[in-house]
Amino acid sequence: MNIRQIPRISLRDFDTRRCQIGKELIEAAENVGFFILVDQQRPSKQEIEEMFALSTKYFALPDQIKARYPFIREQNSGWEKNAQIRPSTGVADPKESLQLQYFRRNKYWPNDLSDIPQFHETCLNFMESSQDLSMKILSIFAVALGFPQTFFSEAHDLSFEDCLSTMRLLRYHDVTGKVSEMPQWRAGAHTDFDVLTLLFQETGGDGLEVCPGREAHTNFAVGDEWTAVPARTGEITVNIGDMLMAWSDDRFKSLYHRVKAPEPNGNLKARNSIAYFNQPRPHVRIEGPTGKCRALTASQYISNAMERYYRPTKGPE
Ligand SMILES: O=C(O)CCC(=O)C(=O)O
Ligand SMILES: [Fe+2]
Repeated sequence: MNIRQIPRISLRDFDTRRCQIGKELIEAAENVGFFILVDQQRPSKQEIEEMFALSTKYFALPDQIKARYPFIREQNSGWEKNAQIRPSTGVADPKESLQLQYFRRNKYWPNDLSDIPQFHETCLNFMESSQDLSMKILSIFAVALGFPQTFFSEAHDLSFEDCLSTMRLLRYHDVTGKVSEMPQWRAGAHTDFDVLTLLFQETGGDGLEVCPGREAHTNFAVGDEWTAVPARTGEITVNIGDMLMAWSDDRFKSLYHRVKAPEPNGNLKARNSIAYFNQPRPHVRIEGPTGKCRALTASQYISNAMERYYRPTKGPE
């Protein structure tokens, strides 16, 4: 078992401690690719708890209601159940998820849920808080890469009608009495194809594992040793995505990660998580300072990734 630790970074007094926090973030991005943030102002623990409570209510709705906004691959938006087949496993993750893009908030969000009238406002506020935190982190990474401090916040400006940043609510099924029939992974191993992911987990929902040691922007994990990332409500697990790995010419690492199914004597109840995927505006060129990785626009990058991640392909021998 790889003993590489996932760094924990406190964001307390961000403005006055910016320099120290920046060092810790850059070291974590370069050497690990995953880190856990604590003591952030936004989204607060209370906001996170409220968002999880709302997500639980949403997934408790009958499937026919959720199916009014089905997942559309070309838009990377909507609700799916048992439909995301990971290339690494070739089987669908036993879960359901809802993807919400900020700019489609009045076009393709379930805003008509009479049992949860606060749905729209709570999701919107949560996305704005997640955006605020993401831009703080990305402003530090921009300077480290030799770009202006506002480089990534301009590329991910939510006020434009085409910014592709997406929130994903996830619910992995309750497996009580069914562990032996279920796949080994709640989410098969994958890297995220975005720039930066904020992942919110809930205490009791362990299972997330990462595979440190990925040294180049390639298709499959180099090593096969996995480190558990504990689930704690209020903390934020952050990972570098493939686009930032390319944008940094492989300096910042986008790691393979997966969610393990519970052991028969573990917590068999449903597991909730929430991801905020930072994805730039479509025309933005992903091109690193040294030109090591082939330049692509965000829209080309995402459509290639959607092809790869939403149909099974053959993994490494
Ligand atoms: O549910 C989790 O903890 C991880 C989800 C994830 O990695 C993803 O949706 O990309
Ligand atoms: Fe992921």
